[in-house]
Amino acid sequence: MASFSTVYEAIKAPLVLTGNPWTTPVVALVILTCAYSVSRIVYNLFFHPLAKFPGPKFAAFSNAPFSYWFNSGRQPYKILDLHRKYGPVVRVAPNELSFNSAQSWQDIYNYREDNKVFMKGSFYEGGSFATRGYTSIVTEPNPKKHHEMRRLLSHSFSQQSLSEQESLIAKTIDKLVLDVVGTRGKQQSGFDISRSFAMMTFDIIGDLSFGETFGCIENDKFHPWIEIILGALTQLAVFDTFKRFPIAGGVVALLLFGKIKKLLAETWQNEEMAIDSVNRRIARKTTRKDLMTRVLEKRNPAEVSDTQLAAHAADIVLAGSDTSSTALATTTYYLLQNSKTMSRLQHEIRSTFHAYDEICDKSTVPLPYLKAVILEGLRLVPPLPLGLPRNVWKGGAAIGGHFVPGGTIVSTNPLAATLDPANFTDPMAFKPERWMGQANGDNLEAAQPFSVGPRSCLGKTLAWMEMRTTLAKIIWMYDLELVDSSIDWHRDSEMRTLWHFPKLMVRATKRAGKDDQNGGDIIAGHYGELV
Ligand code: HEM
Repeated sequence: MASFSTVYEAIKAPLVLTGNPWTTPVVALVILTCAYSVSRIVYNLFFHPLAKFPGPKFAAFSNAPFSYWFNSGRQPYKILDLHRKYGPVVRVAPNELSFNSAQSWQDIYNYREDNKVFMKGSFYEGGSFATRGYTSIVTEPNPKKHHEMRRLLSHSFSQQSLSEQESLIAKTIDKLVLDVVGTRGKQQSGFDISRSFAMMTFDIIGDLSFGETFGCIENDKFHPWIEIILGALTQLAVFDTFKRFPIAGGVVALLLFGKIKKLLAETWQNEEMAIDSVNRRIARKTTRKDLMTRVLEKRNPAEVSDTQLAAHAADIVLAGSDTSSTALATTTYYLLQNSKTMSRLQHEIRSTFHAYDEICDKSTVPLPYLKAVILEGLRLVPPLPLGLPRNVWKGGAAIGGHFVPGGTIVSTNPLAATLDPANFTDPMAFKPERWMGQANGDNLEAAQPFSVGPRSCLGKTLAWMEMRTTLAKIIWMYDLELVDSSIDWHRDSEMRTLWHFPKLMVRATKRAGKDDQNGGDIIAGHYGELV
């Protein structure tokens, strides 16, 4: 085997010829770097505490594959492939394990012994308001502080509080259903209903959190605030790569200094707008019921500042918009590709309601097929496609039947859990019946689109309200048709922190007898104003 001195002489020879006085330190540095790299590779592959876990060899000794997958836009599918190949636990990076079993959801995200829970880690650092020294309900890592935040905000998300907010929510849903679908759906070329769902959910959550709608539906345009915040979010894969490769990341950050400075300036400006909106909402003495109503009643301003409320509001807007619209778009796509399922849902909705006005949160709760259809949409495309990382505490813990050492970063990958044949039979098929007692061989607990435990979705009830009532209203009122049936939702979608879908162009025809000329049984109140 070559000794250190042989290697040293071999590298030095060409440099000596140049008479360069730096020869010795340069050669020594090259040798030391190579030796360090080789020893890291050997350690990661054979001696690392995670060495026993299966996975691709390259991913076991380098973060490069993980970063490549994350930046490629197809990361959830890659992780799914890995789970299909290696089983329910895969080493996806030197210090990271991905799981995809029902048990792993509980073990990673729920309370464990002594009411302890794995903490969110560095992945959540640097979110909005971080440069001002604030965390939010979404980003706060400390379980005690998070508990306090969640306790305060939960008042706004209770069933009773949401019932009080329903008229505000319904107003925006009706604008989409009656105005946008009703007019633009008539066009021969159709319209992108997925984009309209996104505009609707942004308008709803802006209205509830900031006290002002973003006016996306009215202007048929995303508000600049949304474009900036979504733009920053899509860069998450790049920032994650910087963290994994700090030296190379530092160099790239220097090269991209101008771009990063612009992004930071835009983020700062967005935060200012959030603060201004929240301040205006606080100053307004109003009986209006929105997400701020209960929070303002319950908070102690000495403990929870106005800026802290703005930090929460900004992250709630992010958490509560793209997710619900993804679920609506996915469910609509699969309904339009599966005529039998669509017919059954149409029958359930159209035979239950005699007038559009009857459709609301409460009246849609008892519809079993509607619920099953939405659950199946959430299974096929979990709206948050990332495996949400948690840090295993010192001393280690069992996850999905495997002992995992302390300090490991773990996650359950939502898409790899729901599309793996190990958990669902015929996983790529749209079968709402599996949620209605016909789960032949399906492990329904493996689908947890809202996550579980103390950091699970706070807006779940609101999301269900939006999803049920929007779908029921559209299907009650229109027959929909897919303009371009060649799109494939999974093949053509990318994950850029959130989903990027192909255009979902649809035509909508008002059902016979369900317009103002024929029958007039649509709505007593607001229809006239909108059309
Ligand atoms: C179908 C729609 C939705 C899905 C699938 C969904 C999914 C999720 C998931 C998986 C998490 C956990 C995130 C993590 O661990 O980092 C989460 C957290 C959260 N979601 Fe949702 N969400 C949806 C809609 C909403 C809506 C409409 C709102 C509010 C308006 C909302 C507000 C939140 C908040 C505040 C958190 C942070 C909770 C905490 O850490 O205590 N979500 N959501």
